Amino acid sequence: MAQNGLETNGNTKPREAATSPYASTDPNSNVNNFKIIESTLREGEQFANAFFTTEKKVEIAKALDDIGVDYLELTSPAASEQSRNDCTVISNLGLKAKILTHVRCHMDDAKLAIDTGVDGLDVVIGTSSFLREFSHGKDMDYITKQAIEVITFIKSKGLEVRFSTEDSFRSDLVDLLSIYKAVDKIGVNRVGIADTVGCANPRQVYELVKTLRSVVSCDIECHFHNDTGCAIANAYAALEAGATHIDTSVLGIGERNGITPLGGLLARMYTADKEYVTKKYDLTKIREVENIVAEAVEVTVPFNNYITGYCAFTHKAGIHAKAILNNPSTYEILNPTDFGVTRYVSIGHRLTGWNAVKNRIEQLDLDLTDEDAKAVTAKIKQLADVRPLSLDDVDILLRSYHHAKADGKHTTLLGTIEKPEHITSISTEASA
Ligand SMILES: CC(=O)SCCNC(=O)CCNC(=O)[C@H](O)C(C)(C)COP(=O)(O)OP(=O)(O)OC[C@H]1O[C@@H](n2cnc3c(N)ncnc32)[C@H](O)[C@@H]1OP(=O)(O)O
Ligand SMILES: O=C(O)CCC(=O)C(=O)O
Ligand SMILES: [Zn+2]
Repeated sequence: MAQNGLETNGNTKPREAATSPYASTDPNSNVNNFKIIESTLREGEQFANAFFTTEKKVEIAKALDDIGVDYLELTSPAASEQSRNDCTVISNLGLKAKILTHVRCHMDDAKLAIDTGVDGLDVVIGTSSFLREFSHGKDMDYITKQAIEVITFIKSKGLEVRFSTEDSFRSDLVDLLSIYKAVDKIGVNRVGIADTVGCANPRQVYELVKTLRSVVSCDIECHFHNDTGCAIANAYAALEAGATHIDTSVLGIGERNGITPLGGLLARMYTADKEYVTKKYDLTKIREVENIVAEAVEVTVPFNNYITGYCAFTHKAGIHAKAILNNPSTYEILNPTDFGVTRYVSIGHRLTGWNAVKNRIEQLDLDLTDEDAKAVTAKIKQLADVRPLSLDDVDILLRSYHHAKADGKHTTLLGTIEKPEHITSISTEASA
């Protein structure tokens, strides 16, 4: 849908210094020191519509690297010949991001992965009773032995290794802590918690990560599915409790309705520590990678998407518009300029106010008073009760009023406009 509002990025008073009132006070908190494991090329490939050619994977990998994500996680080389080849191709691109691939907790998968040239392996195995019974059928003793064997092997090859329990939030806490302790003891680089079915809430996440933080000394990665809408909040709670790495995907694509979206996480973290986020990540590149991925998986970027949704920075109601035009911080926690996007103030509707209309009068450099602005605003509201007006419609009305005022006919002019269609005819007359 096309925007029909005023672009105001360069037209508002300066913002206040961005000191967040929401800074975390938790001693373990990593909200100002975290890493992103970008999994569009692994979890994202599990999205129903995803089919990435090698060329598309390379394009996505480069676009993510340009943003500055810390890691790229790729589909297991065990999945297919092309998947194996893609791991090699992306590992050889010379990107700044470290390249990981995701493997089952199995020696065959680990051996295959090491030969691709990746920097590290993300090893996973289910620990909930559901997965132990219905997926791989192994008990905790077997899983622990297998994990130790696989991790030791990967470390012996000099690669980074993470060990994660799938379905962590439906796993027994004692089982979880025991296996994490065992792998921490043998020098795993990270342990991972995965909310595989999206059942966890932020309090549960906080508690589990805080407990784990007191048990292991290695880094803690977290992976959150969004089935019940908590994926970003859970990621934030995890960082507050001491997690160090968060998994994301572009637009949140993944198995079912996906995981923590990259853009949404960055918006959340910017709010917590703007300096850390803006120095480390190029936020102006989010839109580009979202467009690449949206096109590749044949979806549109949602209207209410974080940062890049078409109305993410559109202000409409008169009360909002007036304040925004005075100081954008009144109704914006994110500065669109930092994300390379544009703010709009929408004025052609029944919720508009004279302050917003006056701002447009100033932009058009028309010689009209506050009383004139109020009179035209009343007319806009009357017309917009029939249908919304485009910015062009509003401009035509303002210019016509301005011309008519020179002839002393402006009051008559407003009286003659009865229906929105007439605005267009005024346009013809005015420009004739
Ligand atoms: C929650 C997640 O998203 S985890 C990541 C999911 N990613 C993928 O599944 C990657 C794509 N997958 C694939 O290409 C295939 O499933 C493969 C190549 C991994 C395995 O294919 P297949 O050998 O045909 O097995 P299939 O997919 O039917 O079943 C999974 C097998 O892995 C075993 N398994 C499942 N999870 C694990 C695990 N974490 N660690 C070790 N083994 C596991 C199962 O027991 C089953 O073994 P089986 O062959 O003895 O029955
Ligand atoms: O490897 C992990 O930590 C997560 C695997 C996964 O995608 C999930 O459990 O949803
Ligand atoms: Zn997942």
